[in-house]
Amino acid sequence: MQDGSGRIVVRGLTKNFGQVAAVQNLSFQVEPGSVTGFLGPNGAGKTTTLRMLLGLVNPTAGEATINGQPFHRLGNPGRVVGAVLEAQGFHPKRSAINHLRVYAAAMGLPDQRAIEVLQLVGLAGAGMRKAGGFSLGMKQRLALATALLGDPQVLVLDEPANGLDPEGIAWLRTFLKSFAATGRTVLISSHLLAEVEQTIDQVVIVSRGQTVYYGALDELRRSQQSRVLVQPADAQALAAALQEAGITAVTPLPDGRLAVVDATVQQVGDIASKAGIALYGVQEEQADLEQLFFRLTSGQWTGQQGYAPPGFDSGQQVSGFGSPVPQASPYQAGPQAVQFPQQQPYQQGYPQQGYQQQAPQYGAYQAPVAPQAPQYQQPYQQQVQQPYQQTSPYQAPQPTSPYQAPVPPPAPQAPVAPVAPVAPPAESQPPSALSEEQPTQAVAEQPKPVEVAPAPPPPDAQPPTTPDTPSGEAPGQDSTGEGGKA
Ligand SMILES: Nc1ncnc2c1ncn2[C@@H]1O[C@H](COP(=O)(O)OP(=O)(O)OP(=O)(O)O)[C@@H](O)[C@H]1O
Repeated sequence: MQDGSGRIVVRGLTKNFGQVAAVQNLSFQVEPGSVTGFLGPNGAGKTTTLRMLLGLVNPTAGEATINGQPFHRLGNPGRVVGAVLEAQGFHPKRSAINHLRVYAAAMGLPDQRAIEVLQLVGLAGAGMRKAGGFSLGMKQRLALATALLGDPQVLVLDEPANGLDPEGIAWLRTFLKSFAATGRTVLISSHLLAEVEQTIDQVVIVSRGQTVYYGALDELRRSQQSRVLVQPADAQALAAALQEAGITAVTPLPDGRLAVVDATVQQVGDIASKAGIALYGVQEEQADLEQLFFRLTSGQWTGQQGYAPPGFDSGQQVSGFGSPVPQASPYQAGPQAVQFPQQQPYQQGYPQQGYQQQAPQYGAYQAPVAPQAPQYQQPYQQQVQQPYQQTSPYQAPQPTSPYQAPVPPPAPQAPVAPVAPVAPPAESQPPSALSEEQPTQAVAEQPKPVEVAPAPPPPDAQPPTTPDTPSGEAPGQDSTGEGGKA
């Protein structure tokens, strides 16, 4: 029984491909009403996790649920989840509008819905063009349009900003925020924090298949305090003076400076002056979120956690501290960075504070911003702006009942209903292309979302009158769900 919450819950999710531990005991929760970034470097296990969430790969252990149910138990998945794992595989000779009509028909939706979603993503002016001639950014928009067909409660997008120009990224950001502001759930993956930093509220950071941070992005930001870097004539004397004044978070740096947390430039200057210690330079350094992300995901963070700082006087180097870190930033406590024994190392408090096992809080969520009309091309802009603002279901938040199905649900035994963009037309889907544990019949009734697969030869240029039968795997991927990404 679905709980209707729109919540995604991942618990102890693990996937091994032979010797490759792609995902290891991953746990996190994605709440409705916010945009959650699923971040990690290449090969971190993001896509594998999303594929497990969408029922395309069977977990080795653990589970992933949407509305309290695994994907294959969602009654009408296309109405619950819209997903884009890859903006590929559109029939090259089929027009964008006909592509959408095929999927709309498969989901039991009227043709009008195809027009609406084209407008939503700013492709109204390109509806008659063949998808094969689309740029990567246009394909991203078309894939998103397909995902939106069923007016889903949950949107799952794998690297959605790929191929989008800066304007497209800005548009996507606004769109996703407004979508989430209606009380829906958005989970987007990326390997670049900077790419999604302004879009997301919550963040799940994975590295080597494991969660390294899970919580509010603001919390992560706050964990990276600014600090004062000071070059004293006598570092030890200044450290002692600071300590006497109650400022204990002081870290000596390899270049002889001290890094001081929880103090202003003025405080440090005053204390030095009172103690008669000359200063040759004082500056405040702001935290760098991107750098923190790099450290978290490059695995050096785990190396630092067990760090027992040597005594300041000894100047000892710690062996086995972790791989060398770039010297560019003094934030990075590499092997040379020693700590006063009784003091708190600069970053040590972070993992305990920042890593949140419980569901994040969403109180700070901002009111929705009406999406700007896509600026994709001049013709699109003109044609899209008006209908978009009038017809978008994502403009006004509806906290009490956010999910408004745009059309009556299809008959229970409709032979289709793929999760929008990931279910290719029937003619491209062999019955074997199903998930590992679903018998053919069961999957036909509860189709699996898959990456948009390269479509087969076009049946015709007109929208089909009979819904396609979707299946679960794109060509080139094995039917056991073990296939990698195309
Ligand atoms: N079908 C497969 N067979 C074997 N190994 C696989 C398969 N699919 C994924 N992997 C491996 O699992 C690990 C995680 O891959 P995954 O594609 O989930 O990472 P990702 O975080 O999405 O990376 P990217 O950002 O590059 O898309 C990688 O080491 C990858 O090689």
